[in-house]
Order: sequence, then structure tokens, then C-alpha cells
Amino acid sequence: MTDQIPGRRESTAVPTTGPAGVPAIACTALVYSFGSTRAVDGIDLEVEAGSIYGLLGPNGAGKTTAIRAITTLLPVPPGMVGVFGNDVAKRRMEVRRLLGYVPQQLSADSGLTGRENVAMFARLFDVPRRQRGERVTAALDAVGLREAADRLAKTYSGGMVRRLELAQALVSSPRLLILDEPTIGLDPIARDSVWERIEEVRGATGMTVFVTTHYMDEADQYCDRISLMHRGTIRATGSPQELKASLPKGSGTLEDVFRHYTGDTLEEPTSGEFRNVRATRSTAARLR
Ligand SMILES: Nc1ncnc2c1ncn2[C@@H]1O[C@H](COP(=O)(O)OP(=O)(O)OP(=O)(O)O)[C@@H](O)[C@H]1O
Repeated sequence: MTDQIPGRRESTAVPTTGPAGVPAIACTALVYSFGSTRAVDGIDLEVEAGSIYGLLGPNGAGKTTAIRAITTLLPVPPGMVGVFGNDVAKRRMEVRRLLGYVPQQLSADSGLTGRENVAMFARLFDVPRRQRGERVTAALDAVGLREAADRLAKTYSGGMVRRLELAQALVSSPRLLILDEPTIGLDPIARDSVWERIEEVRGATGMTVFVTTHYMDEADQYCDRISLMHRGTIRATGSPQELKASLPKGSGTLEDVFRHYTGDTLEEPTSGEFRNVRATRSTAARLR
């Protein structure tokens, strides 16, 4: 097969940042195992360019593994994952240039200021030297951290840390922003502040956002389309409205939808500041 994976359906209402009909992400029968553990067990996904797409599932469902395959961090065979038509197995560097990625683990350095953290990512992602200062400031502005930019990140609240990590990912102007549990461990107000910034940036740039979460209320409120993932497989896909309408009663919450398709529930983590965010996330993360 060629290195390019063709689009499989026409783009519709949402704005498109790639060639017409080419999905931002296309997974075809994606599988990934760690030894005898089949973390991802044959998932098909198509993420329309310009949309906010949520992958929803409990701990251990396989969401992070799917993200790591999409972001080229885990090796997968050709033909399983395409990003804007680029096969991740064959065009790894091209794919990386299209991506902004906020991992579940803490990626901000507590001993640097907000501005220094974002500047470090600008250097890492080869933002041209002459544009760096301007792009760093624009990224900090976009997430509402202008005032706090010159404070050490360790003085930030949990929501500010998450917004800082968002700025780090945005400084390279990605076409596809991938967020692994962007609001894990945050209180509801901080969660809203993170999502408002994600929505604003998406509105301003038309970038595609692919997000994992186990907060069903935020998936319901902010995602155009959702896939419910459980034990390595996708159990249902649709807009929040379509999923709720698919219940036998014809209505309900996304919690009901999840229970209906998986027979299981999702649990909520706790809230906190920089240290607690680190603790929450390192508890959630495992050594790889
Ligand atoms: N590096 C690894 N080595 C061995 N098993 C792993 C590894 N990473 C993940 N797994 C296993 O793969 C399965 C899916 O894990 P994954 O982290 O993808 O789930 P998740 O939905 O992202 O959950 P979480 O939010 O807790 O990270 C789990 O059974 C997990 O124990």
C-alpha cells in the first residue's frame, strides 16, 4: 500500500483544516498488546477534521495506548493509523509535525516560569527563532496566562498547570491537538476553564481536537462526537445526542449510555494544585 491513507467519507458541517474528506485521524482495526495484555483490541475510528472528538472510557480501557499509537509513540504496522492521510508507520516525522500532544503525565517543569516552559517547547518543536517570542506570548494569551506568565509554575493552581501544558502544545500551531485526560484531578471550575480555552482555540484556528476523558458531563457538553471504549474495544460511537437517543427508552444521560453498552460505570478522580495534580497523575500513570 502507499504511505497515504485515503479519506473514507466526505467532510460535512464542521470546518476542515485538511484536504476535503481526509479524516484528521483514521484507525482501521488497530490492535496493540503489551505481552499477553491486548490493550487495544481492533478499534476503528474516524475523526473528522475540525471536530472535537472524545474517547471515553474507564481506567484501563486502552485510551492512552490508542493515543500513543496515533502519536507515533508506539510502533504499529502500516495501514492501521493515518493522521491527515499520513500513515504513522511510514511517515512518522510528518505526523509529529502536525501534532500537539498533552500527555496524562505532568509535562510542565515546576522550577521554570510559565513563559520559560512554553519557550522550551517552542525550541523543541523548532519554532523559528525570530518568531519564538511572539508565538510564546500568543500561546500564553490563548490560555489566559498572560498575567501569570513570569511566575514559577509551582505557584500555579491545577487548572493553570493544565492551561500551561495546553500552551506548550499550542506553541507549534498544530493541526491536531491530542489531550490525554486534560482535566483529570481538577475541580469543576478549573475543568471549565480548561475546556473554554480548548473551545476558543479550536474556534479561532479550526484545529482538530482529540481528547480522552472519563468525565461524561464534559464529553457531553464539549465533544461533537464520542466513542465509548471499554476493555480495548469501542462499544458505541456517535454525537452525544445520537448516543442518548439510542437508549431503549430513547433518552437518558451519557452515564446511562455507557452502562447500557458496557454494563459498567466510570469513576471520578479528586482535585488539587500543582503537587496534587502531580500526585494524581503519577498515580494514574504507570512506569513505561
Ligand atoms: N507499558 C505497559 N505495560 C504493560 N501493560 C500496560 C502498559 N500500558 C498499559 N498497559 C495495560 O494496557 C491496558 C490499557 O491501558 P491504558 O493505559 O491504555 O488504558 P487507559 O484507558 O488509558 O487508562 P488510564 O486512564 O488508567 O491510563 C491496561 O490493562 C493496562 O494495564
